[in-house]
Amino acid sequence: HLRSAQTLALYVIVLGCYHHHMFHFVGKILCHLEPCDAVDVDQAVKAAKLAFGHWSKMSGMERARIMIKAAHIIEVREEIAQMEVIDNGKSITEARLDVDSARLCIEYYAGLANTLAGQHVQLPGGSFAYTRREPLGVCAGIGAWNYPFQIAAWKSAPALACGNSMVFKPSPLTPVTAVMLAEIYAEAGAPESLFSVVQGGQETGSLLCHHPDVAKVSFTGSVPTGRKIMEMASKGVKPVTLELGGKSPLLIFQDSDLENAVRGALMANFLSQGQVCSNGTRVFVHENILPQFLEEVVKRTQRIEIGDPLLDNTRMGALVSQPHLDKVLSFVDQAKKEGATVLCGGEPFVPTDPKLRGGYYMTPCVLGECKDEMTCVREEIFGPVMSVLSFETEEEVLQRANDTTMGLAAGVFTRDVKRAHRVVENLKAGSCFINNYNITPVEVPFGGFKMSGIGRENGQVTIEYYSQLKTVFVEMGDVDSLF
Ligand SMILES: NC(=O)C1=CN([C@@H]2O[C@H](COP(=O)(O)OP(=O)(O)OC[C@H]3O[C@@H](n4cnc5c(N)ncnc54)[C@H](O)[C@@H]3O)[C@@H](O)[C@H]2O)C=CC1
Ligand SMILES: C[N+](C)(C)CCCC(=O)O
Repeated sequence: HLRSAQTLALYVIVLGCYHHHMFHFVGKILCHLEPCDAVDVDQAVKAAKLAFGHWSKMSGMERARIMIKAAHIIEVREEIAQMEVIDNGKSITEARLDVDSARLCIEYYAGLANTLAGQHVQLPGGSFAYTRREPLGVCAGIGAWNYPFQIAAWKSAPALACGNSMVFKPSPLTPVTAVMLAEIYAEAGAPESLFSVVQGGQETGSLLCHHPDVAKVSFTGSVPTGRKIMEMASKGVKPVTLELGGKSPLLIFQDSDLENAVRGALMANFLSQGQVCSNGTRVFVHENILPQFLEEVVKRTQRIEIGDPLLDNTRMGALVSQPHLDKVLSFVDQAKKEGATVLCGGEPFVPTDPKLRGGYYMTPCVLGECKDEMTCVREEIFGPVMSVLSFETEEEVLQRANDTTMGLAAGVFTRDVKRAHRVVENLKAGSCFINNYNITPVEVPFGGFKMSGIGRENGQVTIEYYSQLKTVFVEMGDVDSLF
């Protein structure tokens, strides 16, 4: 891990007061980081402003060329996935998929950078108007710890494609791989500080949001922090993109292909140790197929390989921190107290390998006999805990599925094509899946309804969230003055 040590040495200014950054899956300190203060943040934003000057004057074709180069570098750099595992605790198999999604996202927006254009509108008397799609300036990105590299790419790719620069603050729990992305953009030929990283927690984050030269804030994380980000941005009337939490429903009808429904439920709950915003944690199963569903889903959950996340066979690594593990386990205890049945898992897990003993592992959990008012059904647990509920009718399950303040994602399993589309039309969620769950191809928009967020990431529409329109009126005749 020499390379990452060098990376950190380059980007971290050590001033004396350390933040211990943990090596999550073995519970040891990985490195020491210094939170950036007002002077550091100002320096980063000023440098990004300078980079914006050059970058925004380049053509889309020129920007695309550099982005494609960055995508190619990502493709061959296995150490990004390894570092993500060490930093976050997720399995190497998943980390590779995350890095690949980052690569695809940069490739996709490189393609769109070539296509950015305005409109020409003919007006009376030979006059006309045209629109220009212009970048916003320096954008701030603030990331969560569950998809550190992927989030940095999902935010920077559309921002850079539009001609913006970005100062990115990763979560202090997973600060490393965003720095690798900064190195990669630089290596690909981006102007200096086009994408740079500031380290720190909420103080550093709020310095970024308040900085007068920051034109926009794109945030991924929890609802309470999202609300604060919006408040801070409102002081400068800055636009925000918010990708917040969820308590998403997954509806499994009697006529579904049970094998695929079970696979979908596992994908909806156990990726990244269950620490996924879009997870379908409220699994509503039609009462007639509930016993078969539970038998199969429990069998598969018990078979999930937990352990050293750097091994290819491992499917579940460590949670992000001891306090977070404790919080997830306390949700399981609370569920038991409220009358849910633990059908499997929900216990701390001690791997046999002695070197992993200090890591934050638990067995994935399926909760049966859940009721709508239970804490496990109402609150975002952000861990490997699936709550299973039973339902009778389509109308009833839709009403219960929508009875939440969140609306990030939702899924439906059924073989009835009319039912699938009717149900999706009535689900109040921004990202819906029919007969699958938790796939996020970068070509399609992703984001939430209600308190799950504002704006979208990925897809063509995101160009609109990282650019602004300028309208230019051109008079070809004389000024028809009223005075
Ligand atoms: N929806 C999602 O994707 C995520 C949801 N969560 C939920 O949030 C819980 C807490 O996790 P955290 O990492 O503490 O999430 P958080 O929402 O507090 O932090 C996310 C990012 O915002 C930054 N931040 C925090 N307070 C800030 C402020 N006042 N101004 C500017 N930036 C600020 C953090 O340093 C981090 O980079 C989790 O247990 C989970 O339930 C966490 C991460 C991702
Ligand atoms: C890739 N996926 C769908 C598992 C998660 C992406 C959203 C997130 O950042 O949690």
